[in-house]
Amino acid sequence: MSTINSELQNKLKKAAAVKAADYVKDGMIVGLGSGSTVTMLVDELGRRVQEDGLNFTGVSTSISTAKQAESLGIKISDLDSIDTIDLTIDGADQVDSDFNGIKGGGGNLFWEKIVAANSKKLIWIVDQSKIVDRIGAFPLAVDVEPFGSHHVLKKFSDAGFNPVVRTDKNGKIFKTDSNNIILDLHLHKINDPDKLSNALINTVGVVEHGLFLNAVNEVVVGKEGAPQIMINSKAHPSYQ
Ligand SMILES: O=C(CO)[C@H](O)[C@H](O)COP(=O)(O)O
Repeated sequence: MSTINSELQNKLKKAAAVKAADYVKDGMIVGLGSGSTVTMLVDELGRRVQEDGLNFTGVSTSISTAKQAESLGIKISDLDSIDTIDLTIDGADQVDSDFNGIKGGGGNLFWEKIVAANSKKLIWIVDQSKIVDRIGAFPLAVDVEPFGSHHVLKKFSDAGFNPVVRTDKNGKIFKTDSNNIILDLHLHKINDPDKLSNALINTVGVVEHGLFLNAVNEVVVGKEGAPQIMINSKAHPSYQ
């Protein structure tokens, strides 16, 4: 992962977010992801709703995105009230050249995966520092049911996954919007993402994990100069 300063990173995130806003057209049902890059996207979409009369309905992957969108005049619908989502735009923590990604830096991976699994198209918005040869340097978030979670932690430790219970800025155990906990796996590199994905999801107590393998259709990458679009013509998400 190349390192860039946070000012440049935010500029590149914003450029990707503004570019991705062009994908949203009148009448669409649009999945709205979570995280700082999506916050910039929602700001831009809110501006287009208010100034240009853009008319679409959002389905949110988190309580915070829903609140932000509604405060900007974007209509938000419940996932169970709609048939299918035309397009979901979300952030990501790392993406490799096989379009394998890590998500969950903000802890919303479970709802993000549900929304992605019910979308016709998935787009990620990232800055250039997140494009890597091999995923794994970013800690992999695993959403875990609190009941019996000590045993899941032990199993992950025994497997050499270096799990850490995520805490919030006050040092309290972080809780997801579903009231689950997050174990961050410090793996450094992931040699076989499919094998790891199967091992994690087959561990009783694991609700979901942050590996999104070959699931994304397009990645809008904020780069110095102009955003670049990576197209995955062979997307085939394992979770559908
Ligand atoms: O997966 C996510 C939240 O669960 C985010 O989309 C991901 O962490 C990227 O966040 P940011 O845009 O703040 O860098």
